[in-house]
Amino acid sequence: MTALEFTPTADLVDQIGPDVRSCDTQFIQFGGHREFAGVVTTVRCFQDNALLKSILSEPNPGGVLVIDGAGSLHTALVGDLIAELGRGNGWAGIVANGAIRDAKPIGGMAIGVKALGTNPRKSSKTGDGERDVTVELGGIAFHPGDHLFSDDDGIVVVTPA
Ligand SMILES: O=C([O-])CC(=O)C(=O)O
Repeated sequence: MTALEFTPTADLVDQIGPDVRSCDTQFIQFGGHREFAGVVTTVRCFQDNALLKSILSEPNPGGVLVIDGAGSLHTALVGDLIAELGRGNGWAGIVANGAIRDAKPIGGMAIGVKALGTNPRKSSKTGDGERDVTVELGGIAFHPGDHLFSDDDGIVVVTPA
């Protein structure tokens, strides 16, 4: 898969108009890449990160993993090892509706990482969760295969024609 070309989210809003899918959640930028775009893979998990780790272990050049962690800030879903695993497998970004840890090294990595916050507490590793499901965050749906654009202004999602 060739990487999706980044377009600023404000430009997408101007092009698409009032029906644009712009995420209201105020994610924090943690990754070294503050601008990224890619094809969405989804996972839903709660305070458990074995499933998302296995997904980021798969090569997926230009992919973006959207993690619905139900907004929990109790445990970190992603740390520097998992973020580096994703970067090494070509993923363009990770968006976590939950917490991360190892924020400092992640800030130096060539990957986009957005999350709600941080907690050094580890997640469990049972593998519980679901992948390739539609997740709803910040008032919009994220479907597997959608195109996601992320920058300092927000996140815009487009379903390709
Ligand atoms: O293993 C974990 O739970 C997360 C972590 O610390 C890492 O990715 O470095």
